[in-house]
Amino acid sequence: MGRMIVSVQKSILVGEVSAPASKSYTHRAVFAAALGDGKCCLSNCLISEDTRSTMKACRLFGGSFEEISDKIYVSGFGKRLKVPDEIVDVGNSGTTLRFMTALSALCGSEITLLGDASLQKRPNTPLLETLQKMGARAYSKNNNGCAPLVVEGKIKPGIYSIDGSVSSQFISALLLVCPLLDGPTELSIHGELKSKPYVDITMDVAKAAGIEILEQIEQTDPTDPTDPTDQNKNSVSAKTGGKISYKIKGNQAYHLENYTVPGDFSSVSYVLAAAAMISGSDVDVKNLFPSAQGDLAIIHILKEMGADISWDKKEGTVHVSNSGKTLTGICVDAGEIPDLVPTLAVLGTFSEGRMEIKNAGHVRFKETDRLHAMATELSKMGAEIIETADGLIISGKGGAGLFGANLCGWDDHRIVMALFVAGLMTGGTTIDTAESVRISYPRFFEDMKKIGANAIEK
Ligand SMILES: O=C(O)C1=C[C@@H](OP(=O)(O)O)[C@@H](O)[C@H](O)C1
Ligand SMILES: C=C(OP(=O)(O)O)C(=O)O
Repeated sequence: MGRMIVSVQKSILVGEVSAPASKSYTHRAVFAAALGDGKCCLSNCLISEDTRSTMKACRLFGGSFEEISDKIYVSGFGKRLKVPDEIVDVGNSGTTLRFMTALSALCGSEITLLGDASLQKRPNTPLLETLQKMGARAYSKNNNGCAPLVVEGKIKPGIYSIDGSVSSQFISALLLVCPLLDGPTELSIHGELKSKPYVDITMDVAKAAGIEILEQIEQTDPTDPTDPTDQNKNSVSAKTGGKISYKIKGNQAYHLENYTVPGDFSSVSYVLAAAAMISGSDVDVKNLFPSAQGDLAIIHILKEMGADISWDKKEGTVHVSNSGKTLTGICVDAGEIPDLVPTLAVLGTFSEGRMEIKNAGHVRFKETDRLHAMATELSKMGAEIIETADGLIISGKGGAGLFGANLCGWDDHRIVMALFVAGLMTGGTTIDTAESVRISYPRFFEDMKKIGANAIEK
């Protein structure tokens, strides 16, 4: 795929757009269908580079997939796992790498997993260490915790513990494969479990496939974990207090027949944020029904910042408009919503007052160090933005003194899409590596132009 630069001018957004399907749900639905031994039809799927990486990897283990528009017809391998006869190359997808690493530990033979240059910098040590404790050989070829990874030998059921503070994908990966072991497994989490809603998405899809996993949370924190907004403190905190563990019965089988993937709240955060900030905008986003996604917090966050936004959950429509107001900066705990951080950084930059994003250290372990990337790029537009160890502090100027610039997209889909929103505010902006939107939202520029974004891709 060739390189792309997108140039973007000031624009007013009006109209209707349909949310793309959830990347996280699609990965899991594909994986759960592959782990079943029947046929399955997945509807409203996200067909993107990352979800294709999961299909490609599952093919090497014996699954077959046929894409027809937004449907995927799957023939699973169930318990008859094939040993891949080549290196499992998962491209840019962290989710795929973690899921396939755990799957490899069911095979017994030596399997090597590889990713692109970005993925070769992302950590896997907690997963490798846990697979070792479970009885497999699992190591990083370069001894740095990063891909290429090698897995050999089979894991056994039992009682284990894993560090949850680096990535929830390690936990999701184990929860998905442990039901196939020949006895019960208990997995307790030590360290603060980051990105917990993604484990909830895993549980949601596993449940739809008939898999039983019991979550136990020993409450130590009296605050209500179901309400992510805390109006009194003018902050949004989605942290779940308490010690978490999962009990997984053994000898289970996946049965997913027909499954419909919900819309993606991370992907629509760019559309919603832009329409909430740009005076004169009025946008409806369809295909947004309730699901386990933590990133639906974008609606609460925008509301708290003063946006005119409402969600008709029955209709699956979010309506957002701006009749001339400037949003206000708030404090957001991003522990559970890492993928919203680039969007939040842009929101803070163009709002009035102080915006703080905290508890986001794990956002440095994504396709790129997203805290550093956003601080670097938004500074080029005149933003006053400070990078802390685990967050960002932005002195919002309500848009005053900010200007268009030639920006780097860091080969990272979420950086590109967030900076595109910034470009809609300033005009006169270009962003390179714009082709990376193919990872999670291939129709991003098309959808944005459909509702009025003035942009040209070259
Ligand atoms: O499991 C998933 O689908 C994901 C989990 C999150 O990662 P971490 O758990 O590594 O924070 C998120 O950032 C990523 O985009 C998708
Ligand atoms: C980090 C992401 O995905 P993954 O971890 O699957 O690469 C993302 O989509 O922002």
